[in-house]
Amino acid sequence: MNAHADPLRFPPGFVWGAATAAYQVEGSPLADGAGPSIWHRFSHTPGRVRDGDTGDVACDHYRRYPEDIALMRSLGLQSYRFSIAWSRVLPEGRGRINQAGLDHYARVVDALLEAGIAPNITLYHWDLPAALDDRGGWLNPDIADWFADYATLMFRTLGDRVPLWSTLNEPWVVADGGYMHGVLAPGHRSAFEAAIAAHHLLLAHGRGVQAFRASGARGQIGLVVNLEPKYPASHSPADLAATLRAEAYMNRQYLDPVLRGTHAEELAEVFGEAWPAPRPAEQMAVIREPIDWLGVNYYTRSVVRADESAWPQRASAVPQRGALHTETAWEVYPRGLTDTLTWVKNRYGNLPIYITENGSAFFDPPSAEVDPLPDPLRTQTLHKHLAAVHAAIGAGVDVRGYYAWSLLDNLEWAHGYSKRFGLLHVDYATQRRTRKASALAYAAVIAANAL
Ligand SMILES: OC[C@H]1NNC[C@@H](O)[C@@H]1O
Ligand SMILES: [Ca+2]
Repeated sequence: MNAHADPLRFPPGFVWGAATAAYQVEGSPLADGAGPSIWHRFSHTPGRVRDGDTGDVACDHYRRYPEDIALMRSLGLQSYRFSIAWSRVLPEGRGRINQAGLDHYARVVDALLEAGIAPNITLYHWDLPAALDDRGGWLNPDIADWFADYATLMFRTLGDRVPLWSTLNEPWVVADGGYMHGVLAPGHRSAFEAAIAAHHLLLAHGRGVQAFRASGARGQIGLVVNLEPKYPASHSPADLAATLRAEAYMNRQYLDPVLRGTHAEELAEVFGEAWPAPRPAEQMAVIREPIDWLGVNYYTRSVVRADESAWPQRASAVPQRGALHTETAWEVYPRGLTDTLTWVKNRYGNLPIYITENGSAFFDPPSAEVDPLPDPLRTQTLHKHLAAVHAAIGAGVDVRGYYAWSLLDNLEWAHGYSKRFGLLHVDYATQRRTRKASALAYAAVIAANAL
């Protein structure tokens, strides 16, 4: 930032981290007794993932995590958010325990603690055990029990020394991508299934929180949601109504039940006949089990207009030509992060928030010829979003920390390896890691706890 401006200081103890997810970085999907996940199946299904890419190797993080932890330490990272691959520890998702899987994650946690880096574990980041999908997966009401049993196993194994946990990563994406539009595993296209999956995701979340409380595990548990603020394209009644539907569908569908015990009324409009009768009160009570913190993943905003052809919410985004966009075609709009954080505080109260993901994909070459690798657009985008977090804190939002997405370039789901979000460049041909300029810029912010 401008060296002459007063530095933007972050609160003492603000947690600076970076994030990944198992299927996107680990590789070795079936090693040491692990069972296949739905993403192993999906990525090996022709046509589902760009360029035929799979997570078979990815960043080889399953084996290279010691080197990656050393790199985290060199950047001064204070926390590392990563996910457990459920089917490594329970190959069939339930029943038989794979000790080698548990041992792997215990080694990762202990290596992080040894390096002075606080683990922040996501229990579910989309890689459902394939054996559970065979039993209906998120469509089977038993999944709340299966998830609670898996969560209990992890709390018993690591609950004595992991300070931060979350149940689910982005339940909206799981239901919308996996069941509504079918672009993510398990690739279904049904509004009826999406509504069922959404409810079971919420139930599993609540049962996971209850399991955490019952396990006596230390630390704090939360839920991680993606939030994308919706701005009306005009003040016409049609655009305003469409904006409310879009906001209800993406931003309130999970937070309202978890934090208020109610469902956004626009959802009946969005799902139509697929929206089931009101849920049993005892299930809504489970969903509302209090959480200790909220994880917010922020990437972009959307400007919304009514669009009768856009299914299911009958609203579509108006392209913001002239604005900087990332490789994933997301408008760079830092102000939306400030607006989102103040929206959460105003609507749900001032519960502790971690920005559990924020980052940007811009083009980087397949191999890095220099160290650090210049990435000016990612660096400026990082700075702008950190300033946006600072503004939210200044407005009274209780933001406790920030995790850059991502530590490493990795498998961007159906985009394959074509989108690079990493602070660290990965040359997939050699597995060489190279710091990008944004990594050094981030390290400087961490060292100063200021922008
Ligand atoms: O699209 C970037 C990220 N968004 N949140 C979930 C992560 O798994 C994605 O890679
Ligand atoms: Ca493929």
